[in-house]
Amino acid sequence: MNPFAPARDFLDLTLQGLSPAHAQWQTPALQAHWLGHGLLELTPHAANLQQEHILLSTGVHGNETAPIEILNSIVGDLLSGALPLACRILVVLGNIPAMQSGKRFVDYDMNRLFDGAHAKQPEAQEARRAVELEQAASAFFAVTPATTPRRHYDLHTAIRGSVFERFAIYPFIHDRAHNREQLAWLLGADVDTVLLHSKPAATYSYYTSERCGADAFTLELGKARPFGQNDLSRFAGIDRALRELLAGQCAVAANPDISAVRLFKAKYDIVKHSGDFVLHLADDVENFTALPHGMTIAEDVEVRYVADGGEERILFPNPKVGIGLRAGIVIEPATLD
Ligand SMILES: O=C(O)CCC(=O)N[C@@H](CCC(=O)O)C(=O)O
Ligand SMILES: [Zn+2]
Repeated sequence: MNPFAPARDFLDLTLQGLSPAHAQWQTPALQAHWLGHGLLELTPHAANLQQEHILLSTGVHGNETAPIEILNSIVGDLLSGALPLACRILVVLGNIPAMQSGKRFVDYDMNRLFDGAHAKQPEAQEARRAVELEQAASAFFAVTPATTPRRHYDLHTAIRGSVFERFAIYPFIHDRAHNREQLAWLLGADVDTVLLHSKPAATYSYYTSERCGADAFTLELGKARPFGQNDLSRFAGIDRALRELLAGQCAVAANPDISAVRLFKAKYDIVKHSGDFVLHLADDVENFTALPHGMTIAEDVEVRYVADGGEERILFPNPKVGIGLRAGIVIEPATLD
């Protein structure tokens, strides 16, 4: 039984709250398993199976709709047979109530609740969902052989415009080496700017990187807009790269040339400690804007954040976050180890 049809696709049915538990069906190309609300696993029939297990998530923030539309279209094409599948994949639509109400989150920012942080916000509906998404990722990768590459791309769009329109966030990987083939793949997806995180985080990509051994990235693919208001032509690079990857048509050379990647590393987080927090950046200041030496970036009761050295830039400035949360990241240029 294929519960999908052109007018009732994965996203439509999920937004309507229609997720038949444990629905499984076959197409000529693949085995589909609807694991739960917004969770769909697709496995190509053995003859086509290649050595990649890939988690594709989107909608961890409900108002970041362009990648949700793109991933839904890819799923539709995989199920109809228009796009061949060569990898085992898990597709995750993250925060469904937030998608339904067009908001970043309902109770609490879900991308601050992974890797155990959900236990600190037991009342938030996003905490329960973060547990489900952790379990879905862990179960998906639990059957991945140790030598099989594991990838996770968590697809987002940003609140502000950006000097560099598309960028990737590489979670902190402790003593592992950064994966140059992955950076080359990102270049092929028109994602030419990468931020290297410098410490653990409670994000979905940190969780799958650290707990599931995946090459995991948060991808920021443009500016967040409501459903139906996206110019999807601006997302053509990631759409094409994902389709080629899933179809087994992407060949990345060993030791590729990644000199075109613009690299930054996180220097420190600006934290909103109290209701007195003031951000000294206008609403139209874009991500990656340079911070002149000596400028006061933000102030709170007992702390002043002052730019140092002239090479620093600002990422994700947001004075509206909850108290105790990150209200921006100060970043600086980096090179690979
Ligand atoms: O535009 C913004 O201010 C936030 C965009 C966004 O959702 N970014 C992610 C980045 C996650 C990471 O640091 O890996 C987030 O804030 O959760
Ligand atoms: Zn986001």
